[in-house]
Amino acid sequence: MDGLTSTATARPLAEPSALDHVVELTRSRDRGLVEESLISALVDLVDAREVTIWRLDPSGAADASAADVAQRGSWQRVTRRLAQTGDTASNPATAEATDATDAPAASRPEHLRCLREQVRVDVGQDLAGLHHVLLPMDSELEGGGVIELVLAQPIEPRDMRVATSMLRIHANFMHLLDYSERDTLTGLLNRKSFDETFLKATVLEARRQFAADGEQRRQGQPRHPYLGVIDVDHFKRVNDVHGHLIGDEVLVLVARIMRSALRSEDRLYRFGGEEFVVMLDASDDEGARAAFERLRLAVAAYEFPRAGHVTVSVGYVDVRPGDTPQAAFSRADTGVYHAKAHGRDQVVAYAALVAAGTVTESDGENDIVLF
Ligand SMILES: Nc1nc2c(ncn2[C@@H]2O[C@H](COP(=O)(O)OP(=O)(O)OP(=O)(O)O)[C@@H](O)[C@H]2O)c(=O)[nH]1
Repeated sequence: MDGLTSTATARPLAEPSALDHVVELTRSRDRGLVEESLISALVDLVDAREVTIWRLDPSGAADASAADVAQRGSWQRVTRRLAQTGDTASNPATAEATDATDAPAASRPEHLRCLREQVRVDVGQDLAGLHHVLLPMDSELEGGGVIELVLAQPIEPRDMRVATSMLRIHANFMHLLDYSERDTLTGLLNRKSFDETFLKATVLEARRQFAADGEQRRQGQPRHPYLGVIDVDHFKRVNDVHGHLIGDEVLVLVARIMRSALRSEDRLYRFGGEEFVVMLDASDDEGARAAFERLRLAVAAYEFPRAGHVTVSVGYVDVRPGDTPQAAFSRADTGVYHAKAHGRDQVVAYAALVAAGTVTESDGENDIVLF
């Protein structure tokens, strides 16, 4: 027994195995952490000098064709890790220190081919003699993209099999996450995943405010989280006149239009029925209003195939440190209530209602006093 114990403790610490990396990859539900685990696995298992995840930002168009994306879209470098330093930069602002974080889509034709055709592309050697290999990430996922491996030697067939297996495990895990976190009709994030994001936003905001007297103020305008509630106007009428199937089609299209009117880092949720929620960062109230107005106008301008024109009412609010999802939602919803009572198809800031004395705040609860 003693012998066994001493053998176990004397064993030298082994390099993490492929199985260890699989365990690590599937440990967290945070997509950023999952991605960092995938990159660590690739750096270790295929001995890559550098691993980068690239994503194609279609640049706004909801129904952009492949040609449009190639013309107007851009490659965004989301996460990158250098093997020598062990440095992971999942924040573009951090990565920017080393070199450009985005590039026009057409400037990287090999990356486009890898993503579109879902095939491995050997780019060849760069000026430093390093080999670049591109592997596709599942294009069905919101996070579909391209992984770029930089290696000192051409990749061995065995390492290639390991890398593609890790990517398949990553894709399967992301599909499982999607299944539990997404609304089945629109494909948007669902209410369940909202609380987690909201909590993160409030913690970050508290830290930001804490640091506001120092470094942050010198670095320019800090951004704050805002929450918007969006409700489709007279949606019951759409169902009554055209039937539920057309009603569903309107919801899917509204989701798509709003998604394309928002920036890629903004989070859009369907809370059920014809109600949607957006979490976004803006430098001030006016910046947030501009984003929500853009979204409202995009829906109002769209000609729906059967239902014609559809509008939305929006209420929004700044998220405060210590806020609960319910409290912030309820304040923004007061804005929606006001918009519905005043003609619909408009954006209402909760702060403006308070400033005008239309609503009062007492102990975090909203009392509507006047309409
Ligand atoms: N087609 C479809 N209809 C839904 C879905 N979920 C909820 N609804 C319907 O959405 C309608 C919402 O109606 P109301 O809450 O009265 O609101 P509204 O008609 O949009 O009126 P306002 O909000 O005052 O502008 C109801 O008829 C619901 O049955 C869904 O997933 N698909």
